[in-house]
Amino acid sequence: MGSTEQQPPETLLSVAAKITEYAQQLTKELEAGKVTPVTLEADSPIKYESLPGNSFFIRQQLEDALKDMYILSQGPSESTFNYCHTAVPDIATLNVLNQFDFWNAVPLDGTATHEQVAKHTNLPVEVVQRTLDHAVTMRYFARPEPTSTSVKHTSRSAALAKDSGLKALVQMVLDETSPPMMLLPEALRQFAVGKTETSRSQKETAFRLCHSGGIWGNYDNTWEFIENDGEGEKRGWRQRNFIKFMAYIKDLFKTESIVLDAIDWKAAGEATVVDLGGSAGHDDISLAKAYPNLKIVVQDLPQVAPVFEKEFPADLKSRVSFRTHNLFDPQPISADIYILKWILHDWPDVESTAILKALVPALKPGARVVFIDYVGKNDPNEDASLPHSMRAFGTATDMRMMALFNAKERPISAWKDIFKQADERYEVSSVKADPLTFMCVLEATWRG
Ligand SMILES: C[S@@+](CC[C@H](N)C(=O)[O-])C[C@H]1O[C@@H](n2cnc3c(N)ncnc32)[C@H](O)[C@@H]1O
Repeated sequence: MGSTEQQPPETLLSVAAKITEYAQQLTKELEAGKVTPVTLEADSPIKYESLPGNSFFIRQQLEDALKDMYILSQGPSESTFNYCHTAVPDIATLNVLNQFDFWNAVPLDGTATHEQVAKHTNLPVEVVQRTLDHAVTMRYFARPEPTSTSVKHTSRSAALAKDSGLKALVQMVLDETSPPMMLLPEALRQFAVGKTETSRSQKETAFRLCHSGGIWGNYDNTWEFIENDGEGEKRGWRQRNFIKFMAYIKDLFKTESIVLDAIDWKAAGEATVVDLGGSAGHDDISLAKAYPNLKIVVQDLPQVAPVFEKEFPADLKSRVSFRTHNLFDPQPISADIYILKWILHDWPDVESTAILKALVPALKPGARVVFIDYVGKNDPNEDASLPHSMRAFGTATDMRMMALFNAKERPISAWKDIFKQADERYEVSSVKADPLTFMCVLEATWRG
């Protein structure tokens, strides 16, 4: 139970005091952990190498206070006006900088003129200048002097020049998922108004409205789009980017240990493992290295195959192979363990259960499904005690799932139900969840 004591309303000075307090606490934690500080300059580290002790939580509290300060300093109306005015131009500008690789048009330790950036990006000088004019307001690049017609890097733009994974993330989130999200109100007008139930149909998503012909092509869902967009050699370029994005996310959320600790892999012995929708096998590198007895087959869509063949470590290929397989087709490999990591949260219940049902023909008694996914929504009591900025990780993903797939982020209990709905012979033998990482690991054993 929270305190019933009435808190006085926040003011500019009360929030400023919180900001100072959190900034001091964060500095102390980072210093104690000997973490190199970041700056706004190009030679800054591109991120905090670690967030020791309580620093992650303090950082999120600081973010909440900064957002309150934005509202209090501008007022309720103008903070909304200013947000609406800049939010979409900010997104469009970052997307342009990223798509046309402004990042590598400017040397990390020098400057580049508008003409030099235009040459690198293959865009007209006027477009370059106008894009950079807005970019510097977001602290992507800076002018050496206020009237310069050249730019230098800031820490933010330099991070994108140095880290191709971050670049892949911007591509995926802004270029692939944002356009459908802008059509969410239209999708709700067409498919939700006046209904008591939310549509779960793939034919009634904002994504479908955005991709039902015209320049965005005709695709049922994001996977079809990223797999097939592009002509000739360019085809699959979005999937190739997505593979980089997923590998980056793995490092960002440090999920390697989640996979390695998911079950007792050593006790599994000489097991055959299938990593369903495993992308180009980034999770399987550490798994195969740590457990030399495992034989792993990575399954994913066709455009992923050449990336696996080119990039997967050659010395592990005798034990880790790739096989093109559609999640909805009957599973051809009778394995001991199936990994399903970050797959089902992209799909509504009908498709999620269909994916689990498609495994059934291959399942032998005792076979296990190791399910690792995102718990976008915790128990409401648990969620209420978290900073808004932490809850927003889950709620933002949830809104994205609504727009793209008519899917939704689920609490742990719903994941158990999905297995039950798919087939009563799946016995959920263990569930581990961590509300701070938003990840859950569930093990289901086939009792067929
Ligand atoms: C969110 S990613 C997860 C990748 C990986 N399991 C991980 O945790 O990093 C979802 C993956 O499912 C794959 N996928 C989507 N639809 C599929 C389908 N119908 N059949 C096979 N794979 C599919 C995508 O290509 C993508 O690699």
